[in-house]
Amino acid sequence: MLELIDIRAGYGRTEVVHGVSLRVPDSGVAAVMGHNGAGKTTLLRAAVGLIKVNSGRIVLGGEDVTGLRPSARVARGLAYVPQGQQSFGQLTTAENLQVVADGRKRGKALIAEALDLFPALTTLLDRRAGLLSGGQRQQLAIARALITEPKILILDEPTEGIQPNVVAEIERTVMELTARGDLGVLLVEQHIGFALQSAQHYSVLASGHVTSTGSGGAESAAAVRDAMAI
Ligand SMILES: Nc1ncnc2c1ncn2[C@@H]1O[C@H](COP(=O)(O)OP(=O)(O)OP(=O)(O)O)[C@@H](O)[C@H]1O
Repeated sequence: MLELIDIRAGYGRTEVVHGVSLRVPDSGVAAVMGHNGAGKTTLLRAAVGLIKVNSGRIVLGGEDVTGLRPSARVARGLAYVPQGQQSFGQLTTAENLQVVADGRKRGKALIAEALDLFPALTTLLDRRAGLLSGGQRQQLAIARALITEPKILILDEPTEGIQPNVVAEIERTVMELTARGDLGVLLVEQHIGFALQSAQHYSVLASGHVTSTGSGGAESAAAVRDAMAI
């Protein structure tokens, strides 16, 4: 389980996350929704260790990791796919996967498993990542994260700016991943339908505060829309 406990974080003197707590289970999805600028990405960056928290604690698998560097958190099972589908644009799809698999005992098998989840990538192995579509790059970014064998996968708006048919593919994959029962996902998502369909629990973030929480499922859509004042 990943626990964020009363996290305060921001940039310089500007605090943008004001005491946020949430839990990501060992199996299943916790979704965070909220408007642009609500502080969602800042919260994720604090969880991963890319920015320091002003106060609060981050507990991963029962261990306090608040003071650990990002690499130490990754070694303990945290994987982060930032917004914008980052990969090495000059490297091919295959090389992007290989770079993460290098040095891992199960490297080959992990690449094969990732490609099973995203069969579309198998036809793109020789293509430079910089030439992939947004959706393909997103799939590659998630595949790369999975090769690190995470216990908790953090996805920042995986469907942003992606064609609807690829959104469906990414939704399917997230559901498939969590159905395995050994992965927790922290999903930041503006797409309320997808977030609630895959999540067991949701939080709405507004101006750096959690303003609404509840269980997932389509029946929560009205409450989420109210909390987001859509
Ligand atoms: N590197 C930075 N330096 C200073 N302020 C920042 C930085 N990154 C984000 N902010 C500010 O922090 C606030 C929260 O931004 P954040 O990216 O966490 O929101 P978000 O909910 O993820 O929004 P989006 O959906 O647009 O990514 C915003 O006011 C933003 O301008």
